[in-house]
Amino acid sequence: MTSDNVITLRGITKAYRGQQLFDGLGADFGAGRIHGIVGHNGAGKSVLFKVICGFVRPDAGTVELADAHRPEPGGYPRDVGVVIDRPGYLPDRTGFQNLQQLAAIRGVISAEKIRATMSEVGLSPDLRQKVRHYSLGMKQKLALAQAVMEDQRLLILDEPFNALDPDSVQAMHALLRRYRDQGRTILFTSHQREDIEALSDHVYLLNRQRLERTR
Ligand SMILES: Nc1ncnc2c1ncn2[C@@H]1O[C@H](COP(=O)(O)OP(=O)(O)OP(=O)(O)O)[C@@H](O)[C@H]1O
Repeated sequence: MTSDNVITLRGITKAYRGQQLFDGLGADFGAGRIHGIVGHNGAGKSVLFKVICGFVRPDAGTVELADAHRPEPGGYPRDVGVVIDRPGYLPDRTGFQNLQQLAAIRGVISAEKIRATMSEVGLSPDLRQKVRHYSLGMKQKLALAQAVMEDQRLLILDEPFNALDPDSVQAMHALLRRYRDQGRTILFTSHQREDIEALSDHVYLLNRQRLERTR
C-alpha cells in the first residue's frame, strides 16, 4: 500500500444467503480526499462500509488500513467517525447529554468541544428537547456530530444528508469540504446525484459486485 492510501481493499467477496454482493472487489482510497460511492438500492454500499469498519467479515479478501487507523487485535479501526444505520440514542436525554455520554467512553474531548461541534452541524447544544422528540433531520445531525466530534481523521458516512433540508445539506457540504481541506479523508454514499457531483473528488460506482472508479 502506498503511503497515500488510507484504505486498500483487495479481493473482497461477500454473499448473504446466496446473494452475491461483492466478487473480488478492490479499491484504493487516497488520503485527504472526498470519495463518493453510488449504487442502486441493495447493491451493498452499507455492507461495504461495514466491511471497511470491521463490523462485517468478508468471505474472502483483505481490508488494509493506514497505520493510524489500524485496529488493535480484536478491536475496531481507530480514529474513524462512522454514520451507518440509525445510531441508538437514549431517547429521554437531550442531544448534548447523549454526546456527552458517548464522549465519556474515550474521555478525550471537553464539553466545550461537544457544544462547538453541535453548533457546527446546526444543532443548538442548549436545546432542552429530548432525543425522542427530535425530527429525522435532527437525529441525522446528531449522528454527524458524533462522527466528527473527536476530530476523527477518517469519516465513513452512509447517506449523511438523508432527511436534511436543502440549507442544511449545503452547510454540511461546506463542513465536509473544510474537513477535507484539513487533510481528513471522507467516504460517503448518496442517492442524490447533486451531492455526489458537488462534493466528491473521486466517484465510484458499485455495480456487478465490483467498485468501478468513474472519476
Ligand atoms: N445482516 C444481513 N443478513 C442478510 N442480508 C443482509 C444483511 N445485511 C445486508 N443484507 C443484504 O445485502 C444487500 C445489500 O444491502 P445494503 O444495505 O448494503 O445495500 P445498499 O447499497 O446500502 O442499499 P440502499 O441504497 O438501499 O441503502 C441487501 O439485499 C440486504 O438485504
